[in-house]
Amino acid sequence: MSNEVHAVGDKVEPGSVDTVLESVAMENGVAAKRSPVKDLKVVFVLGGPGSGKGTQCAKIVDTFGFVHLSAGDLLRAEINSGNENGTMIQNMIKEGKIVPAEVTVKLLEKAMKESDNDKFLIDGFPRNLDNRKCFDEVTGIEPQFILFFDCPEDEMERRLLGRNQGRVDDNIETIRKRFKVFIDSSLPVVGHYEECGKVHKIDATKTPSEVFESIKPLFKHFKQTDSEIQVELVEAIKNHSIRSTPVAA
Ligand SMILES: Nc1ncnc2c1ncn2[C@@H]1O[C@H](COP(=O)(O)OP(=O)(O)OP(=O)(O)O)[C@@H](O)[C@H]1O
Ligand SMILES: Nc1ccn([C@@H]2O[C@H](COP(=O)(O)O)[C@@H](O)[C@H]2O)c(=O)n1
Repeated sequence: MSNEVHAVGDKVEPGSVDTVLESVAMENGVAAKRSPVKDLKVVFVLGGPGSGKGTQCAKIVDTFGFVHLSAGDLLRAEINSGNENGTMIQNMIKEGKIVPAEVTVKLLEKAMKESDNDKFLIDGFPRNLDNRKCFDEVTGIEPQFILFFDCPEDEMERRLLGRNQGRVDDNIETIRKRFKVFIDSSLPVVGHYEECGKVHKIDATKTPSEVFESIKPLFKHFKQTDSEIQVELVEAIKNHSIRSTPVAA
């Protein structure tokens, strides 16, 4: 995925910087270059089952233009796709166990490659140290920071039992297994990133709006103003013109 070229004809948002770059590039008969994978901005979203990760990711997407990649959702989609790994994934999810890292990282990598965006919220990942290592080896991406939702088990249990989305793992038996996996396997990942000074711990017991208010300041930096987008665009066009100017003989 490194030094990936954004081929003319790839899906781009109308009016986005990509669209304008694309037309400049097309006029000059070249394909616009995309950032290498290491330039992608990734925020890992962690927290116990039911702590509210998905709920807050939806709000961050709306306000700050990130793409939400839920590792759990990608795995569930894989079950429904009829892929050869489907049965194995389904059994692991029913048991609250963690799917082998190569499977999940491959799905995340594919989703990032297929996106035109460069900002990703990766929710429910890395779930264990193996997830973290595999992601690092495959993508080389170092996360910007880790958003960690802190919530007591009794509150998470209440939320999961009331979720009502027909998930095979939202039953008391699997919920208890998921809590144990969270403590044994996921908290060490949080510990790793704490040592790197990258964890922002959020009190997830408040209302969804209150929780969102407490995380907003962390993302302000990612919201480009119109004038910042314009400056970036002018720079990109200038750089492109310089590169395209033929050297006088
Ligand atoms: N702050 C909150 N207060 C009360 N209920 C909440 C809050 N945030 C989310 N919920 C509700 O709790 C349930 C679980 O939330 P959500 O799906 O966002 O959690 P999650 O951390 O993504 O869970 P999982 O890891 O199992 O996917 C949902 O029914 C959601 O509406
Ligand atoms: N990195 C991951 C993420 C999830 N799983 C499996 O999916 C289940 C549901 O995950 P949610 O994030 O949607 O709660 C989880 O219990 C695991 O079985 C995984 O293996 N690896």
